[in-house]
Amino acid sequence: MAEFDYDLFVIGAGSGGVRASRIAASHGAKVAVAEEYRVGGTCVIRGCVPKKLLVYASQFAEELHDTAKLGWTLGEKSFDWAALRDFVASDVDRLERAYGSTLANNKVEHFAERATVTGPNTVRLASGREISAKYILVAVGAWPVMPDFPGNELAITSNEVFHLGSFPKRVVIQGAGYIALEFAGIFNALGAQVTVVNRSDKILRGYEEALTERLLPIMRARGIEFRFNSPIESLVKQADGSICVNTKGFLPLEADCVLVATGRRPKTDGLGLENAGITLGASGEVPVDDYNATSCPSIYAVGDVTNRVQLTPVAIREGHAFADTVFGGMPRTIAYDHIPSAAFTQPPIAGVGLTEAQAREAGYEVKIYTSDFRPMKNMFAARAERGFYKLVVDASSDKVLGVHMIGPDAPEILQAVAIAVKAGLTKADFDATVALHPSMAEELVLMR
Ligand SMILES: Cc1cc2nc3c(=O)[nH]c(=O)nc-3n(C[C@H](O)[C@H](O)[C@H](O)COP(=O)(O)OP(=O)(O)OC[C@H]3O[C@@H](n4cnc5c(N)ncnc54)[C@H](O)[C@@H]3O)c2cc1C
Ligand SMILES: NC(=O)c1ccc[n+]([C@@H]2O[C@H](COP(=O)([O-])OP(=O)(O)OC[C@H]3O[C@@H](n4cnc5c(N)ncnc54)[C@H](O)[C@@H]3O)[C@@H](O)[C@H]2O)c1
Repeated sequence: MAEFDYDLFVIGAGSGGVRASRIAASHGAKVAVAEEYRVGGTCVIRGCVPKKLLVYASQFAEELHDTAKLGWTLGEKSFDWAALRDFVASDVDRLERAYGSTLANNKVEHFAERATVTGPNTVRLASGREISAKYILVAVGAWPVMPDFPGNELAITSNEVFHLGSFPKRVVIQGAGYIALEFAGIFNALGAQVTVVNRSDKILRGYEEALTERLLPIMRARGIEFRFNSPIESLVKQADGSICVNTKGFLPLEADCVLVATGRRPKTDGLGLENAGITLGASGEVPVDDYNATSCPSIYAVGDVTNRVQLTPVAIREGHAFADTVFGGMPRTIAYDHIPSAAFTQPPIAGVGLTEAQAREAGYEVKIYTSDFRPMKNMFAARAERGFYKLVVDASSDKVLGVHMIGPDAPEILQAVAIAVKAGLTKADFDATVALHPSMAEELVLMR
């Protein structure tokens, strides 16, 4: 009889957990995964994918407006939130089925229930069943943080925002990170009056400041109000059903929807890791080494729960590297130094490598190249918004240390140029590349 029920028991069927399960099974392991909500996890069910669909949908407001200038005559335009919401939900259902099939096709057993850790090699399912495994992978992701203020039960998080019963005319969003600013763009473009309230005066911390300084006035010009150094103090339900939002130092606001987007904390409460001798970090994260190993030799962790970089492609890579290391005989770590990222704001911003400030702090003598241009698309539409690209170059080696951009399609362009930065190409290599004209991306090889 086998010593354990499974070679691998994965807790959480999200980006990291599904990839790890599939690859471990392909290496010949007997694998099971427990998922307490829906297969696919945050990215597929209530994150990147439905968010991106809302971004696409909302951008049509601008595109439809622009068509008139380009000779098109359209009928009367109207927007139906329920139709968009239900379409997005049906696409999420489709993807959930696809992820379920991936597990089944790879012979990964799926338990549709919560699991907790009871020891170094044992888990307990919500149904009470005890299961043993040679290895346990913790891939439980993170959960929205809700700051403590009176009336916070009236606010929603990104978990609920995809399911709103009706389209809110007035939206207050707390936070100025990814989720806050992406949804500010979505609601604004779809016609809501949007106010962003933040505890500091920084937006999208970690991005190149030249980009965020460009983004802020554009968002304001598009009609989004910002209240800085002004976190929510309280929310009060009014007789007409609206919410009175009291923020520090300003007059109260009225809102139909208050979205709080103040970060995501590893979802380890009640997970039982202490039963395996694992001590959580200050933010509830599971501490791991470069190989995703915890202090307990039979337990590993990947993805948001480790609080390294909360991005889907990173969780997927960590899950894959774990499976190759433990079941494929190919010990692998992943590199965290050239992770491209984008905020799908309107316009979007994207970056890879070091910002100017980070490069200087790391001791580089840098050369900076910039391009400040008006995209052709905006020219046609008589929109004043300008794009901005910035290259951070090491003066001594000529290596491009970072590329940062704001403007239409910036994430699409950035993914391609990230290969060049990852490969360690020099500014001279960029200069030697012939421009592709007319495009916005050609600015990358024309900066002198
Ligand atoms: C609104 C939003 C937009 C985002 N947009 C982007 C984006 O554009 N690009 C990007 O790269 N990233 C984006 N992210 C981040 C991305 O979704 C996460 O980094 C990614 O999903 C992390 O993967 P994971 O496997 O660590 O966790 P998750 O995908 O969260 O999976 C964890 C799974 O574990 C399950 N679970 C938790 N506890 C238990 C338990 N005890 N038992 C059983 N199951 C359990 C959960 O239900 C969940 O399904 C976004 C996130 C949000 C919230
Ligand atoms: N496009 C993308 O790749 C994308 C999109 C959405 C989310 N994500 C991932 O999900 C994570 C979570 O997103 P997020 O927007 O919630 O977090 P975030 O870390 O991007 O932003 C958090 C914001 O909340 C503010 N804040 C934090 N604590 C607060 C408090 N107690 N009171 C008031 N304000 C507070 C911060 O100042 C910041 O502006 C991101 O860090 C990112 O890794 C990525």
